[in-house]
Amino acid sequence: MNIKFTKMHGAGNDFVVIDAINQTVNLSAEQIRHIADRHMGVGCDQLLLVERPTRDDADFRYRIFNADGSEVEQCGNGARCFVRFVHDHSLTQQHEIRVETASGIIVPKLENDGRVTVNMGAPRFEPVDIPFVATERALTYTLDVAGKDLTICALSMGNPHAVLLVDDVDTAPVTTSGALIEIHPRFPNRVNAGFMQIVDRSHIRLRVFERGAGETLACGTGACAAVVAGISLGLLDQQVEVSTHGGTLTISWGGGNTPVWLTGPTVNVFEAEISL
Ligand SMILES: N[C@H](CCC[C@H](N)C(=O)O)C(=O)O
Repeated sequence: MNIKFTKMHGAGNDFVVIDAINQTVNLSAEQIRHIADRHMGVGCDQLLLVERPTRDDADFRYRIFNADGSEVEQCGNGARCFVRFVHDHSLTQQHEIRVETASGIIVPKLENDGRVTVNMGAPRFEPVDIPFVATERALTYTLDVAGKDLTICALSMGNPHAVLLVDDVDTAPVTTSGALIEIHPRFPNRVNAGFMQIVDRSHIRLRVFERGAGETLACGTGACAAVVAGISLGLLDQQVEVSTHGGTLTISWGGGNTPVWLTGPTVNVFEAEISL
């Protein structure tokens, strides 16, 4: 089976994007892991499938698979690359697109300056929605990680996030504690672990150990979750610049049940075919 794909990235979070409308694509988890492998395959953090919608209120459906082959509910940087992809491949002329994802409809918009802004929907805090094991909803939780009590915020952007405050992301235990938090038993579906350094009320630095992919250069939903956590803790204003190792994302949230807005860059790296 030969599959055409486009390699893209959004602030260094990289994707293999596949048009599954104009080509028949049936990939096993093992084949996805092979494609994502940075030595034996193409290499990516996530693989995105662009499909026809299954609901009348959507223009497209996009499915998201982590490098470990797991299918997930949401991907913020992927949503931006998705919009660039469907425009570049003439799959639509619309600038505002309703996209069906496993966690509901998101509405990305291609701006005139080429950047993409995505309405990522409202954050969810109820433990059952994250999902997270807790007796009740709280602003922060104590998580026992390898015998140390860590304070986290827990929320869902459609996918689960744990957010920790650190003094300096450069020295934060992202790869050690992040890996343990990802598989912590209180997160039955695993979790993305974000390490946030507050620079000032409109600027944070962020590193994310992503569920199913390890540390990435940027995480769109992770940036949304970190800013929502920071605003909820009274530490951030409504619009925040998020500095990641891969670039800068802009997040805004009005609080409560209002949507989180994500804006950032997208880059086409190359087009190719892979034989499976
Ligand atoms: N690793 C995430 C999916 C990709 C999210 C990230 N790449 C983004 O830009 O939001 C998860 O398992 O929920």
